[in-house]
Amino acid sequence: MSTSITLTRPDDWHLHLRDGAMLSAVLPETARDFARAIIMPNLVPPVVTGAQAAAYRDRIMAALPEGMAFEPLMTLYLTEDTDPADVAAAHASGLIKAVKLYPAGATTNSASGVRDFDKVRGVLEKMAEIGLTLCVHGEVTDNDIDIFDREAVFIDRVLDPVRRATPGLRVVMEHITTRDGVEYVRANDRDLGATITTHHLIINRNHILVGGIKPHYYCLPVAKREEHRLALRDAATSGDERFFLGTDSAPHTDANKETACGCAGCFTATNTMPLLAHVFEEEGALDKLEGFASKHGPAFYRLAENSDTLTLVKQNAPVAFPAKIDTADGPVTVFDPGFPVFWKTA
Ligand SMILES: NC(=O)N[C@@H](CC(=O)O)C(=O)O
Ligand SMILES: [Zn+2]
Ligand SMILES: [Zn+2]
Repeated sequence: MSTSITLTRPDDWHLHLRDGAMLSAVLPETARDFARAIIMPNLVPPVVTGAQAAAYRDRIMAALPEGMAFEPLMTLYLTEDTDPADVAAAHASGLIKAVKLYPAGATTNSASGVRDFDKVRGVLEKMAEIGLTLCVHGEVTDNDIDIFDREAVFIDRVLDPVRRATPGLRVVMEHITTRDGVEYVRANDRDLGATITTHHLIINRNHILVGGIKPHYYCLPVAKREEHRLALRDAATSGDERFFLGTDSAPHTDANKETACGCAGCFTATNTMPLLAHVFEEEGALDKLEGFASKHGPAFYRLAENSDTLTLVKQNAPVAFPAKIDTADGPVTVFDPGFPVFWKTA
């Protein structure tokens, strides 16, 4: 006996595709299941200007295998020198769908991010005026703030003041990891949404640390206590339109993960939809998966839903997903949930 569900084809509202050989290797993993994705701009050097975003978009399309359809939704990396007029022009031409805010030093390739929020006030005001979304990596970087508290402190010290100072600014809190993030979104009924990753619905901080350190479960924001994972599951499966899928699939080679100072990021592009089917079924909420993965994101970004579909089928035996994908830079480990998964895409 097999069960199947057919969804409007999903989109990924937070994705790292990188560049060069890594881009070529990971792009098909996303394009197989997803129609579109918000493409994170944290390359080295970052994608700061409209011209750089256009060139990156062309490199992505050139890397797409024949016969695959995929639309990259481009973003600009906000710096203290970003020109509001360049942002407005890139938005008006349809090239970009969002601007990404990285607090300087918060995560992978964020050195060019923002230190002084007063310096980006003009850009944020322009974005509020034209209705362009700000995607936020929501963690403070102060040395005296515990890494497990950095999201909650960011909401109080940075996000809420910035939103109050810029009425009408549309914000997505990216990859929320805490009950505090869920509650902040629920307490605001306009201009605020949040992405939730696949892996933060599955792991808590014990998975990273108990029984030996697991570098492939290390990402930023770092997974928190179990109560927070449960709050994320509740938000994702609630049907609340303000929460939608952003996988934050973030490939790093095994050599860069399995080392004394390992990179942050989980690579989930390959098996995200089967893992989500497992999680939503476990929560008795398979009927909410389409909203989370395929409908709430387009609604927030004011884009049409995809017109084609994706079917997931439940097998009788566990599905064997590849443990790694090969890239010219070396292997990249695929996120292993640590339990058998019976769902696969048709
Ligand atoms: N999530 C991560 O742990 N890493 C991301 C950056 C980010 O999204 O913060 C990356 O680019 O590797
Ligand atoms: Zn981030
Ligand atoms: Zn990310």
